[in-house]
Amino acid sequence: MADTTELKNHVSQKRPLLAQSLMDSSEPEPTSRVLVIYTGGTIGMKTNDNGVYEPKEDFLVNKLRTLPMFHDKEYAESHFAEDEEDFLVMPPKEFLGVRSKQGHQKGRRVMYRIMEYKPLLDSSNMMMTDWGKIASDLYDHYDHYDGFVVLHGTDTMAYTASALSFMCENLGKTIILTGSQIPIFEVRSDGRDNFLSSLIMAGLYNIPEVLVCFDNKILRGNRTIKNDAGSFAAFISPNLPPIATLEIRISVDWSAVFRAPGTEKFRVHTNMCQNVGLLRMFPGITTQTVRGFLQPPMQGVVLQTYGAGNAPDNRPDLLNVLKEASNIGVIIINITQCTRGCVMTSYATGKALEDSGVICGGDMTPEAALTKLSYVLSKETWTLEKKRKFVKRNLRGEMTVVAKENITILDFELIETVARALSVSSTEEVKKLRDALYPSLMCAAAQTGDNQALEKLRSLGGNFSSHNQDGRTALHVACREGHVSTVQYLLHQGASVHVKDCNGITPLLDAIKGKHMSIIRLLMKTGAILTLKPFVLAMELCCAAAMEDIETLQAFRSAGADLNEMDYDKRTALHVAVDTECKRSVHFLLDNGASWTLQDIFGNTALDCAKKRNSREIIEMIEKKEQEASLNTENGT
Ligand SMILES: NC(=O)C[C@H](N)C(=O)O
Repeated sequence: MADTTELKNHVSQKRPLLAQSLMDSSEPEPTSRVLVIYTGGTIGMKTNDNGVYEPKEDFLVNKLRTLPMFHDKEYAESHFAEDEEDFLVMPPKEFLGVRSKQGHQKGRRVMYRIMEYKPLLDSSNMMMTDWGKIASDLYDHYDHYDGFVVLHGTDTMAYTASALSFMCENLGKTIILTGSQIPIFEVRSDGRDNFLSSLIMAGLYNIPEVLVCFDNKILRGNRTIKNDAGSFAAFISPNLPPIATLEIRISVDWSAVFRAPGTEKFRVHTNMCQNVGLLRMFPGITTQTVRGFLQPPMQGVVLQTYGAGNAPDNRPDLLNVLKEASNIGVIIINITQCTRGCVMTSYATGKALEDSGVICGGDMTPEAALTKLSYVLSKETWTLEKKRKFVKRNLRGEMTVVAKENITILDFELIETVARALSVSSTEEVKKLRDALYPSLMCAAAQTGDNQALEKLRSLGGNFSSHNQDGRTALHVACREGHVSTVQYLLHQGASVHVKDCNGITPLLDAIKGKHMSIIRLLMKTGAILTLKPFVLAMELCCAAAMEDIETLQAFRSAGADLNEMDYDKRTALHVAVDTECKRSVHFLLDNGASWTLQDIFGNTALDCAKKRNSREIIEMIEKKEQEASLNTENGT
């Protein structure tokens, strides 16, 4: 064993060395490793002797090594270890143009290795087995790389991206598919930007999804469609905004990023079911065509219908064929032929399909619907029921989850948790969920007069005009509960005093019911008006008069109510107050302009009623008012 002097020497020699190595600027900077799986496509093609584009072996990687924007030769020579020789390295961060404020892994060099497939394929030649090969390679190299880029032809890129999104289970790293419309080494090419952007995103950002990078946008792969054969903006994502945009700044919509729930490890599912198909409806499609299409071994069909998911409901022949197929276990998904929008069952023609066992595919693209079917159907251990259930479910952010409007929740902190639990995966969905939850949350906050909570909800995008399932807004509730400062706050934020709930109740009526005078005044000042029908108002007044509820009479009065309003029998509150001998009501009504001369349908005035009842005190009160009135007339006041 070493003696103490030896140990001391060892420590004194080692310590400064260790400290030095941590601080030495000549040490390699941290790196991100990206694996580029090069499958083919225009991006790496060359014109052949016949003057047409063709992929060429080893052409891409050798050429890239000569381009400084793709490979920092000097750095590679001085820094790469022996086993890193086949890597390329991007220029230092100062030259990458990454200016986003957050989210990326700062200061990393992006190293990448290109794994070239043999043969390289035009993507039109790809098969489902090629998706399996890509998925397997992703799995095999998953632990050794930070991110992945798949160079791919554009023609079937949306299919591959959709398929990979399902095949990659519990994905935790970025996978980006890209390609180009013009080969990367032509003078004009979209390939350089697309590839460089993909390397940067895959190397520096953790967006654990299968994405497509094209034309300075990062789109969720299973939402994409190749939409333009000739444009650099070849892909669209019609039902979901880009996850990220690469402009002067790189902006990532982090709230839209889909994250696999759970704690399971990454794995891939490679044996996709090939017995699937796309069937596009057209007017006059024959039953034989549909029947033929649905014949075994067909296991799953994506039915592209009209508009919001409609097919003829006057064709029992057709519907029967679909029903028969569904009954024997063929899974049929209904998606729209429209590029944008989703399938709903708001038309009888759409409902008829649903009744035939066809599953609503929401806003899935044809590519996503087809590959989802292929994925789900290949799960051999799943029952048919489970497969149908999973087809309906949002598995990888491929469809928009519409939150049910009547969700209620009491805890403000739960919104994000709920969003996660529902696999909410896009800004659109989060907005929908928020719209469903916020009104209830705002009403709950208003109930307790919690202005801070209201302000928090507002800052998170809450809209004070939104109402809960009973049509009630935060203002209704605050008015009913009598929280003056909350009402003030809400009015200040533009909450409407005119909105009516499902029962036609306005915030003003709520304040009257709650007998909150200062709130009534505040609402009146803001332009609120009493919206009750005259006879309904009269009945309210009569009731209050009969119950000697002076506060309610006062509240109505402050809200501008005419105290002489008549009910069905043309009776006023004063008639009722007299007949019920509620002296305080009579007093209040007389003091506030109630007329003792109005006749009901029986020809009686309030004074007549008092005389009939021989209510002396009341007669006196009325007569006193009569005298005051005649004096005032004489004095001209
Ligand atoms: N732009 C392209 O990549 C088109 C090519 N035909 C392909 O899909 O491989």
